[in-house]
Amino acid sequence: MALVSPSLLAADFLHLDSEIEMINRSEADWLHLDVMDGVFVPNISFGFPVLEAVAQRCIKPLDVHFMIVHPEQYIDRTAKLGAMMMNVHVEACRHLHRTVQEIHNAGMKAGVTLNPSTPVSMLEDIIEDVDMVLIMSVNPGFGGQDFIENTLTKVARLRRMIAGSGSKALIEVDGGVHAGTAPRLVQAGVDVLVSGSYVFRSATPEHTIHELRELK
Ligand SMILES: O=C(CO)[C@H](O)[C@H](O)COP(=O)(O)O
Ligand SMILES: [Co+2]
Repeated sequence: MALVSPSLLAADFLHLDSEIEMINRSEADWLHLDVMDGVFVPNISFGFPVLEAVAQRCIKPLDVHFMIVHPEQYIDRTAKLGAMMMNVHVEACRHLHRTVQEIHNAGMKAGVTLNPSTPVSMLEDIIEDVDMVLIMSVNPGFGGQDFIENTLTKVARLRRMIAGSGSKALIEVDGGVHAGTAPRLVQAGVDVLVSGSYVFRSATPEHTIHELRELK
């Protein structure tokens, strides 16, 4: 069984209120929020005014995924939202260890995120200090993309790295997670599934979340 963190990126932005009410009623464990700056990734999503409105209404722990340069500049504002998890990209952080420390000092859990082409070995010297590793299974910037199959090899490699260290880091996978890919990810030992389009474009999103959580 894996936790489920639906990605709000695929929600109907004209009806965010009812989308968040759906998440609140559902069995979703967390809510995944994708922040994009048009620099680190070739797309712009939403920023703090939207995050603040969502945080006021959502009762689920917030799992914020920053796809931005200099995420360290936004640690205090993210903590003020009451966010549970702040995910920063390894590729965006010049001083990753310091950023992880600052996220912890601000009272949040620290997630480190890997692009599809970034090897798991980049984490060897920080794995014991992080609460979660977010493996991107698509190139970041857009929802609705096809799952990259090499993700399963990466998950297995990361599982071995975690087992061989004192780390208790969770493994989260994000991108192209649906009925065709989620069972294999759960089998491979993924702890948290992020799913955007598959959940929000479903005719019965609450049931879709329930089904993802039931996978063994
Ligand atoms: O970080 C992301 C994109 O960069 C999103 O969380 C991800 O793409 C989820 O969308 P989908 O489930 O539709 O692939
Ligand atoms: Co994401």
